[in-house]
Amino acid sequence: MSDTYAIQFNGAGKSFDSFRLGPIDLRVEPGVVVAVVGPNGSGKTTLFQMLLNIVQPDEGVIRIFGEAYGQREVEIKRRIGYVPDSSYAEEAGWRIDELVRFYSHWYPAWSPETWRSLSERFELDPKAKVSLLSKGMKRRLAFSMAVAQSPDLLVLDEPSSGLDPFAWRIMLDEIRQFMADGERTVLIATHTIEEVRRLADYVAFLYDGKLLDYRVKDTLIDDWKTLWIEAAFEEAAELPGVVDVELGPLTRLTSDRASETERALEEAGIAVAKRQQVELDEMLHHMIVAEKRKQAASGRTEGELHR
Ligand SMILES: Nc1ncnc2c1ncn2[C@@H]1O[C@H](COP(=O)(O)OP(=O)(O)OP(=O)(O)O)[C@@H](O)[C@H]1O
Repeated sequence: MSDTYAIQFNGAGKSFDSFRLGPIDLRVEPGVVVAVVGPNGSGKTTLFQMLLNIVQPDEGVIRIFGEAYGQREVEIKRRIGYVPDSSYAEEAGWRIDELVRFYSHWYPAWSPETWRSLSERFELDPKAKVSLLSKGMKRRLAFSMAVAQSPDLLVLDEPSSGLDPFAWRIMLDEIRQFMADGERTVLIATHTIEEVRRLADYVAFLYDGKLLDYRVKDTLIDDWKTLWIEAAFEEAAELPGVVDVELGPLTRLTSDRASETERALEEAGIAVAKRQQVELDEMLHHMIVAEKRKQAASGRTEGELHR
């Protein structure tokens, strides 16, 4: 057994009536920020809930810091700071200071200094009633409490949803500070591409319960390129890496293996007039299109087999 990884999903999956997540295979080393991106309903929250053992996988194994849940659930959970996608139970009319007193009791590594600093930065009034806080203030509170736990792993499910731009900047800054000691790990589900760009070391693309890709962000940015060529090159779609072609006065190619595409163009004697980075949301769009095609093709194949 290895505790090299902060997180290991080994073939982990969960089926609901009309949705199946997985099987997911994913290994996350400590000291990195992983952004999990995917459209609504792709399974991000379910993935995180499996990680927290709120939802139990019906296949495969999940290890956190090398350990599987079981007898050690409390010890493992003490090392995880979790900001769920919706606000947690608003404990019977409690004020923030009462909630914090109760909550901090469960976390031996709770840092009063971190809590003080974060609650000040986020302007959380200790006497305010939790149930009366606005959506954004509840997100500020949930985030601050998760970080004040001093966890080794921070799991953030769309933490910026409802945050104003000012609070959003503070959150990004706090995540960077949290990462500063080099050993801590962050998993963040987000629809905000700017967050991925600014924070992530790795990107996990999720669609329809499947992990489509998991890669170092900088590699993705190097691999994916939009290229413009001056020829109306009908066969461009056949070139290695090309996922999309738009013919026009300049032909526009999108490639997920840009260097291979460029090599093939060079061999065909076609010059590249312009290159541009592909945005992460566009990458996801192309991955989804490819996955849908694959699913349609395998549906056809199964249909043919059953005929
Ligand atoms: N307890 C459950 N019972 C049945 N279906 C469920 C349950 N929990 C989640 N699902 C289904 O799993 C699918 C994935 O939901 P999930 O909340 O994980 O997606 P998501 O990627 O987090 O979406 P969003 O971006 O909208 O937050 C949905 O179709 C949802 O209805």
